[in-house]
Amino acid sequence: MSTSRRDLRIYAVGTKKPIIISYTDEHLSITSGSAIQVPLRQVIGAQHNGRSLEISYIWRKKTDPMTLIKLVGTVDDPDEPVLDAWITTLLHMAYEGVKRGRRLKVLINPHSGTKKGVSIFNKTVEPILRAADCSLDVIHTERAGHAYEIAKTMSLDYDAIVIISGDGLIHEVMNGFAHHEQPVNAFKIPIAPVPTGSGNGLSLNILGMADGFDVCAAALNVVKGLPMKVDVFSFTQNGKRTISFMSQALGLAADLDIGTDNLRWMGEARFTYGFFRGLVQFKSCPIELSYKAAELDKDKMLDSVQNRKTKTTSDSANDQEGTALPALKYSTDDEGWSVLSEPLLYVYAGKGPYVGRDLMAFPASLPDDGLIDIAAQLVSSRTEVLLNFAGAPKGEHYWKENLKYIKAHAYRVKPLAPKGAVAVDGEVFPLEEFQVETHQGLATLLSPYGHYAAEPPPRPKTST
Ligand SMILES: Nc1ncnc2c1ncn2[C@@H]1O[C@H](COP(=O)(O)OP(=O)(O)OP(=O)(O)O)[C@@H](O)[C@H]1O
Repeated sequence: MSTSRRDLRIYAVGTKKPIIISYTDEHLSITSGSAIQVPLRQVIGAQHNGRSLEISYIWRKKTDPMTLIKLVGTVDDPDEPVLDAWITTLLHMAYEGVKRGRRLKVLINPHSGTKKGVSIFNKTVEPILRAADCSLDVIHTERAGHAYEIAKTMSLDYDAIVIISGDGLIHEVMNGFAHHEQPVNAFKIPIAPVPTGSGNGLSLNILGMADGFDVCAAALNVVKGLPMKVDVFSFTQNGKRTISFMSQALGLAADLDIGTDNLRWMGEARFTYGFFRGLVQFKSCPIELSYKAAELDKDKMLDSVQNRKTKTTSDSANDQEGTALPALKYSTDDEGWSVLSEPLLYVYAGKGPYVGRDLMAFPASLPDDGLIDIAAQLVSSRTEVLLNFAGAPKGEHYWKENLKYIKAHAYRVKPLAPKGAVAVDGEVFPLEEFQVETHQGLATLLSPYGHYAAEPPPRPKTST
């Protein structure tokens, strides 16, 4: 397509060489000697003051992290109506299908990860949100539980809630929404994580391995991401219902989280420490696991993941009706439960492929299939478990015979020994009888893709 009517010539301060700027339906082109093409999705702002033009965009040089660029220059032969129209059309195209200037609630946890959340927000995230004309209502969380209280009582007229923290704060926000006076409407507010925690599983699931720890990519998602419905779980223990959005871990898998809380300064390494500590102890996981099966065939499950990637929304993800939190469906002793009888080393159940960079725990997970993925490691040797974890960052252990992988509507755990713990989204609960069931499409995330970004592991040529 012709771009001539859209060409502008500007001069950066102190230079005589012109920069030619133009755009097509897909790119903003900037030419000054060499040329770069910025995808319009990465263009977030443009303004002029009659003579000077400023364009803000997110740019990545080769494999570097993304960064905010502000291109500023004096326009050659300025004509105000032409400049107005040029900017209006550029922004219209750059924000196609997305509201410009989102109204955002921003929660910053100064305590998460390596405690850099506040400076990352000030230096990197806020300039991007401001350049995109977002209006911000920023709160620094003051204690554990603060985000829960905020989410429980917040007004619902925000376009998104931005979480500058790790997965723990997202767990709090989801539980706050569950106790909001309008829980279903609260869950319609999209959640957008900015990864400043240790594991940052949700950010990895939304943005993928390459961008999951990139705070600029996350800020761009805040500005341009589209709402994606996602299932959440009710974890019910002793009559108390807790919302879980990511995982429930028992046995060796729980060791990753439990007792490593005081090691947040280590960043992600605390999970590796937790894993090796668990491997040294090598305790079995004495539980009875029963489940309402939906799918047991690993090949079929990964076919569904590939099919889902061709769509930006699910056929089955229905918008929640009503205002009350969905009732529990499986609270009575109904039929159709299967029991896993083999001895187990760990059980990890959840939603979203990654729980951290070291572990793609649920390669077959879909955001909105209304099911929970259960990975149950049968008791085997230390060496086999160690080998399984060697391929875990890419989810290769999925294909191991000694890993049972079940898609279920619900599951139950009965402990067979008095001691132990279960980690729910990383928070510690006692190992007492519990049940988990799914609520299809109850919560909302912002996503660049409309599906999880992870690439599931291909079936190995030789079976293991
Ligand atoms: N001001 C604060 N002081 C102490 N703790 C806080 C404060 N604000 C929030 N918290 C608590 O910090 C905990 C850790 O936060 P979060 O889980 O987001 O980070 P993380 O554990 O480093 O990352 P991840 O969960 O991704 O591994 C949360 O459980 C939250 O309750």
